[in-house]
Amino acid sequence: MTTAPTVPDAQLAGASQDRSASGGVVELHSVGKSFGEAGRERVVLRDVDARIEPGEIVAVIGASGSGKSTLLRVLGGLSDPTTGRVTIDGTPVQPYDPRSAVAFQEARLLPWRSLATNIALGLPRRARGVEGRERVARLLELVGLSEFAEHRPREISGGMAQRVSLARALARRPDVLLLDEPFGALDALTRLRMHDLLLDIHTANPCTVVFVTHDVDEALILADRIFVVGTEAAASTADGAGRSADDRDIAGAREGATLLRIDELAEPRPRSRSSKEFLRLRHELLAALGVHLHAEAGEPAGGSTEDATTPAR
Ligand SMILES: Nc1ncnc2c1ncn2[C@@H]1O[C@H](COP(=O)(O)OP(=O)(O)OP(=O)(O)O)[C@@H](O)[C@H]1O
Repeated sequence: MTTAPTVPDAQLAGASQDRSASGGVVELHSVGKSFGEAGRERVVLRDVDARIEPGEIVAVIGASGSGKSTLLRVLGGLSDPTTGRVTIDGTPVQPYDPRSAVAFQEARLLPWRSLATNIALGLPRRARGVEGRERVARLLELVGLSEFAEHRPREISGGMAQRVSLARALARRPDVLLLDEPFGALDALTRLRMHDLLLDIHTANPCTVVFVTHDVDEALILADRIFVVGTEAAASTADGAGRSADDRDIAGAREGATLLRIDELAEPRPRSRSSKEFLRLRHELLAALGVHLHAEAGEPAGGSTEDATTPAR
């Protein structure tokens, strides 16, 4: 495993200059999404309203199955909303919208292609050729993999593969970068390094970032705002009182998930895990997700990261 790359200041400055100052406003207007036949459909999302500012980093958290990935897919134009609409800079998101790029938990690299070629697959058609090769070289440098350009995916670690996946997403210079549990499959140390890399990348390419995570700490460390997705039925009985998990699931499936709360984080990123504000919000967010820790509010609760899908204790 290589160490996390540090992006040179000059590169940061140069890369930021060519970005539009206002691109990447994402707006969700009463977005809903259902699956299944009419009359027997399962409502997954309902009435999601939000505005995400250009250059903002938003984390989406929620219990397993609450609709986080569905929301991200709708934002990226990979799936149409059943109701409502999503716009980027005021115009509707199109299928596989060229203004956004998506990276997933698995790097999804072509095994028989070199890392450089895998990254080049993300280039817009018009940017192939010399310009494209130069952009790939810059991206390899940005993610600290220049010397591995000709390696195949089987010859690199999971963390390195995830860096290639990020570089491929950035190749199209997206206004909006959508990440579905980008670090979920990585070990804790690699994950910490990837946090720093994501912030470096964001400084170099200050696009709007929306990332889904199960890890409340990750959200608190990286995001400007945290969106908590879930059903009101589940939230109102998060402590399990009165209703069984099955009852909550049935009620949730009927009503669909929405934005239960939005938390704004004022301190600069990356945030310290030991700050009072961090610990207070961590406790609150976990409680909103139905995870009740033995430690009192404001006290660290043992492990360094807490999986938001951990069942209530
Ligand atoms: N294409 C589909 N067809 C039918 N149901 C779907 C489809 N995609 C998602 N769902 C359902 O929508 C619900 C939400 O799924 P989604 O993957 O968005 O949740 P999630 O919050 O990202 O879950 P996890 O945290 O476990 O990844 C689930 O019940 C899932 O089964």
